[in-house]
Amino acid sequence: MITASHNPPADNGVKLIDPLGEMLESSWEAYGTALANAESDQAVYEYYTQLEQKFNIREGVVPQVIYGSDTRESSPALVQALKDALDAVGVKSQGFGYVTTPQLHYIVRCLNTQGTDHAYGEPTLEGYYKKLSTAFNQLMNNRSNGTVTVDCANGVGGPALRELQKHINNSIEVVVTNDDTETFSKLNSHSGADYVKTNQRLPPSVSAKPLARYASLDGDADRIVYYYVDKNSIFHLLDGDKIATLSASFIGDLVHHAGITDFSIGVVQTAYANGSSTAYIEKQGLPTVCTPTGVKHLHHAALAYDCGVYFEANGHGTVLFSSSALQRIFEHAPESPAQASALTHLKNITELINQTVGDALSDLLLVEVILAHKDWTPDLWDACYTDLPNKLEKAEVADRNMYKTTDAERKLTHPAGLQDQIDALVGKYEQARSFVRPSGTENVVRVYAEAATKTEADELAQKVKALLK
Ligand SMILES: CC(=O)N[C@H]1[C@@H](OP(=O)(O)O)O[C@H](CO)[C@@H](O)[C@@H]1O
Ligand SMILES: [Mg+2]
Repeated sequence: MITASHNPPADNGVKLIDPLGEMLESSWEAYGTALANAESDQAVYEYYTQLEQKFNIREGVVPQVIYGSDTRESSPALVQALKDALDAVGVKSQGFGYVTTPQLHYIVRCLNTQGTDHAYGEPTLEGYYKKLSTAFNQLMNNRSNGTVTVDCANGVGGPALRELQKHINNSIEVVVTNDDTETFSKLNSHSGADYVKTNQRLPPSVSAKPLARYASLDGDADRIVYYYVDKNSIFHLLDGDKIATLSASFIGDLVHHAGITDFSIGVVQTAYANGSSTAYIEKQGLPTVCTPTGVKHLHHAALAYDCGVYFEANGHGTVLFSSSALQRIFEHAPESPAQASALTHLKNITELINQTVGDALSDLLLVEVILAHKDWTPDLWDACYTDLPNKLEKAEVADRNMYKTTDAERKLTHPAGLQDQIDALVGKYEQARSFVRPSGTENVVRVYAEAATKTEADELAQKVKALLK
């Protein structure tokens, strides 16, 4: 997948997808890095040949690669370069044009499960829209829930959402905004999930009506956040943590009402999850796990449950059902009409959710279904718990590799002594938490702080940041 997600229009990059449609197995990242950094065509050839030998790649086996891209100006040229490379090494390939990242994950899984007893779906974009919309339409049967306005960050999510719209029934009205993919400079600019989450405010192009629902996708539509303004025009963010808690409690209720017992549901978060969300989940009697930042860690931890719900606070996430859980759900015999109805909903939920990777479009439909079933306006959803005020900062440092963490990145082991200084600062505030970790994607160190009031959270973040100097 040729994309640079939520990053500026001039950037580009690649996301590699594993055969089962999941993220690339981490051990392979090093090979990709080495190939990308090879200094000459000859060096690429030599390293490639070494890898062929290392993995004992048999001659005569024709591998297959599928690819697509987001809407960046540089994407067509990169796609052509990729196509040339695939042709050069004799790989069978197929391009899917402009796609969201999760659509390509979906198609990969479909291709590699075709004809098995866990076939995921039809390996086409049409198959993707059909799978999601069929489940959605059944879940929304006889329900309606007004309007949701979706800011598409002027990325590939816009055309994809317009296509999805054609397949879903009229139970909700989806207003598509920021979907100009022709003006390249508009991508992710003053719009999108990252803008809304980072700035904790509306995109300037949106004038929000009180208590109406709004959502923002990122540039490759694998992230979503919701938000609304209350009666006093105050902005409220409904982030990945809120989506995780909403989904976990809804699925938990369906499992219970369907009469399925001994079914484990767990919620996987990172250190950036708001402390109130973790407390809320634990109060519901559900286990929570904290993993290092990055979806691959969350995805892996979520596999430990019958149903693993994982979201990063910034809106990356999905829900996984283990294959034995799916089997139990689909073989379960309901004992009453009420159980039968909950079971049908649960089956449709497993189809609605893109289980390969976090998918903004699938997550959008999931949230819409849950709010419609609960008959909740966004303020009622928001009222489940109140976020602790927080601040995320980044600091430029000479060498971010000096910063080493432990305890799912919540504590520093190096530079020596720094964690004690952070702890001493945190101790001066109420309900406070703060941690420092090196970014895995940018050449910076991130500082997160949470406290009882916004002023204190901001002040704590500044003081911790000052320690880094
Ligand atoms: C605090 C934060 O939002 N970090 C992001 C960011 O990772 P860093 O390692 O923090 O740069 O990019 C990742 C990839 O998009 C995303 O998974 C993660 O949540
Ligand atoms: Mg993205």
